[in-house]
Amino acid sequence: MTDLEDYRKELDAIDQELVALFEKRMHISQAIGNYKVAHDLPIFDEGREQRVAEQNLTHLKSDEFAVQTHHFLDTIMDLSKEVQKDVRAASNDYEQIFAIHEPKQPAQIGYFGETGSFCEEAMLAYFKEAPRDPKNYHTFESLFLAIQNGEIDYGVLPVENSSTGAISQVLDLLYKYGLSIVGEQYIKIEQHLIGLEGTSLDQIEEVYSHPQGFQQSTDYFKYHEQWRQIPFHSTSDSAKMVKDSGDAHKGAIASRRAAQIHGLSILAESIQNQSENTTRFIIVGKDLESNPRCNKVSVVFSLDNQAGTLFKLLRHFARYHINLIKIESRPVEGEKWEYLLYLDFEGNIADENVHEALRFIHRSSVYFRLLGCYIAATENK
Ligand SMILES: O=C(O)C(=O)C[C@]1(C(=O)O)C=C[C@@H](O)C=C1
Repeated sequence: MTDLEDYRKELDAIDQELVALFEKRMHISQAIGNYKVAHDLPIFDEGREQRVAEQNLTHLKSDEFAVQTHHFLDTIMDLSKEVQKDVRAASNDYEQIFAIHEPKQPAQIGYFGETGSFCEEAMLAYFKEAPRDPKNYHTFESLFLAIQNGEIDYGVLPVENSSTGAISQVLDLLYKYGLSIVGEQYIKIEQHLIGLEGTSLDQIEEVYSHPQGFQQSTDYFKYHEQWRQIPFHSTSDSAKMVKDSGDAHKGAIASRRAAQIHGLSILAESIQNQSENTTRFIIVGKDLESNPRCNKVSVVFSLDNQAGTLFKLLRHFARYHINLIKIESRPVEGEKWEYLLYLDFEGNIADENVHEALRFIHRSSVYFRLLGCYIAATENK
């Protein structure tokens, strides 16, 4: 027998013991996983992992393989966490995530803002037939509450603007109320400074608008810093308020349509920073709706607060050839430095690769929810 064969025999015997011990360790780790799910504890315990490494390094006869031993223990604990994630995933009813509902017809629609709002425009553009007696709401949250209570079936809200980015309150409310995205619509946004008929710019002392109206028009306001900027419910509510006040010192940032509807004049035209200023609106409903024509998926999830977790997860989008459209992060309420990740990507939940990727995200996340699978809007729709 050669020396090599002797060595290999020795290794075989050691591996046999290692595998038996590894299997035993994984069973215990699985039991810990069940305990953690039952007691709502996080899988990753940094302090415990440090102690495991420290105490085991003291068992070494010399420092020669200290680095490798550390790596070995880390790898074992990574595998142990994988098993615990499977335990956690199995505890959630995975199939429930994909429960699809039929669209509601005829539906009661609601939108954010006063009549003349951009949301009303988005609603009229999205629904093929103009909805009958739509209801309007003056805060994002009151619209979410109305959907939750069944007062309306669908609500139209802004979620992202091309110059100011995500409208984070809407993302937070999607998580808070557990509602679903059933569709989306782009609307080109032109903001105007409007006031009472016959008013001139030098009479203006204060301007009302939704915070988005101000944020999208910061360049214009650089030259009018003496004007008080007063945040109000929506751009269209601001227009109505200016009209109702009858006060020539008040102006509003709103659309041309809002000016016409509320009988106001345009004092300064197209004051938004970006000429191509566009907002993406979402149609929110109570349940998940999807059909084979849907080609965009939105999810929200949170990860264990551990180095490399996000990378390990996003890597799978490349592996499954899924085109990521957008990623947005928001702090978790009440949890310091913990984040929820909102992800949009191309595909349909019935596609094999999307299904696999979602299964993986679900398994790797502490919290996971499929927000919607819907038809991606085109900007010139
Ligand atoms: O002790 C725990 O809490 C475990 O879940 C076990 C274990 C391990 O494999 O040793 C796994 C994950 C934790 O991050 C810490 C340690």
